[in-house]
Amino acid sequence: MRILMLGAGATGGYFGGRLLQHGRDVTFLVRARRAAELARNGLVIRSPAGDADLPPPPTVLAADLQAPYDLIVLSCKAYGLQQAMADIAPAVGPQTVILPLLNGMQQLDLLDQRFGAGHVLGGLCFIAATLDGQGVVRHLNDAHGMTFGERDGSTSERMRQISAILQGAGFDARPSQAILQDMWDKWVFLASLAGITCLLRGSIGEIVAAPGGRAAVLRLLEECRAVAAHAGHAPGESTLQRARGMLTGSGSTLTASMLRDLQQGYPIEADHVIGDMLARAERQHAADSLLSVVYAHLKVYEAGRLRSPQP
Ligand SMILES: NC(=O)C1=CN([C@@H]2O[C@H](COP(=O)(O)OP(=O)(O)OC[C@H]3O[C@@H](n4cnc5c(N)ncnc54)[C@H](OP(=O)(O)O)[C@@H]3O)[C@@H](O)[C@H]2O)C=CC1
Ligand SMILES: CC(C)(CO)C(=O)C(=O)O
Repeated sequence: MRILMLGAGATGGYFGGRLLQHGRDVTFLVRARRAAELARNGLVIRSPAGDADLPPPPTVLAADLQAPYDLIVLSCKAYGLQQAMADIAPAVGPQTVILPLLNGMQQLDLLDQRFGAGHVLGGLCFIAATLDGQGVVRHLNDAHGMTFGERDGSTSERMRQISAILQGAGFDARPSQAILQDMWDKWVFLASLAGITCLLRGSIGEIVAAPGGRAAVLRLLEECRAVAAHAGHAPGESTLQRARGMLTGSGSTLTASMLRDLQQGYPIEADHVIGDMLARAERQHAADSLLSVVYAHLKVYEAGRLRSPQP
């Protein structure tokens, strides 16, 4: 199965690297700067699950894409999705399956509009990773899960084939028959985590140790839960319990990738992860929401970025 990994950043570099390490046929669709870096240094992963120093991996630039691939995994940020869709278009043939790993939900609508729903699986990943200034993929915790599935819950022949390729490649690959619910569950958790850690600029442990911190994160979780419930995807009680536990763990060093991006002055997925959740809450007439404060905070950050030099 020919796999095209769009992006060789934190998640794409990690999962694509593990797939390559386990003999899968992976090509990275990258831009010129990252292509040169990979050609020079190879693909380097530093991880508690085992370091990898891979030789220069196969890469392709968008302008050189010709033949279709069987599976295209999208690991760009949401603000890069329009460009990514334009770039992968020559690689999408009649049988091509697209697996987005982005946080949030809107990517599914955009991909459906562009390529047709029949091409698009649901997907998500659980990992804490970052790409450092030297182009090294740094895996920061011990989670490295990827969940994927047909959105109608079926176990299609293509799902069987994709599962066989993704499993046994050095990370936890989990086929799901409830991928939309899984994506909503993750979005509810992530929007709460990213929202509170960016707003209060600390880890979960630091936030719950501060006066009002615990109540604030639980309030945000409740706002996100209500949005999911209204969309017909209320998290189950055990999922909520787990989320509450992770979001209120005393001493927890947990943060979101959005906070890491914000602290480095990078662009963030404010509209996709928080703005979209808030828009849905407002359509339900939710008033005085903490989500609106989080969103305003992130938009102030984005406006400030535009005024000062970009990293
Ligand atoms: N990092 C994490 O811990 C986690 C991230 N996520 C989610 O996964 C998604 C990806 O995040 P992450 O991996 O951190 O992002 P990164 O910014 O680390 O990586 C994205 C990569 O995609 C590349 N890219 C984007 N568009 C294109 C394009 N058109 N052509 C070629 N390359 C492209 C970028 O390259 P360039 O440098 O050239 O722009 C960049 O290297 C996000 O939605 C994020 O929320 C989910 C779970 C955890
Ligand atoms: C939920 C979490 C923390 C881990 O995958 C994440 O998605 C992120 O940091 O963006």
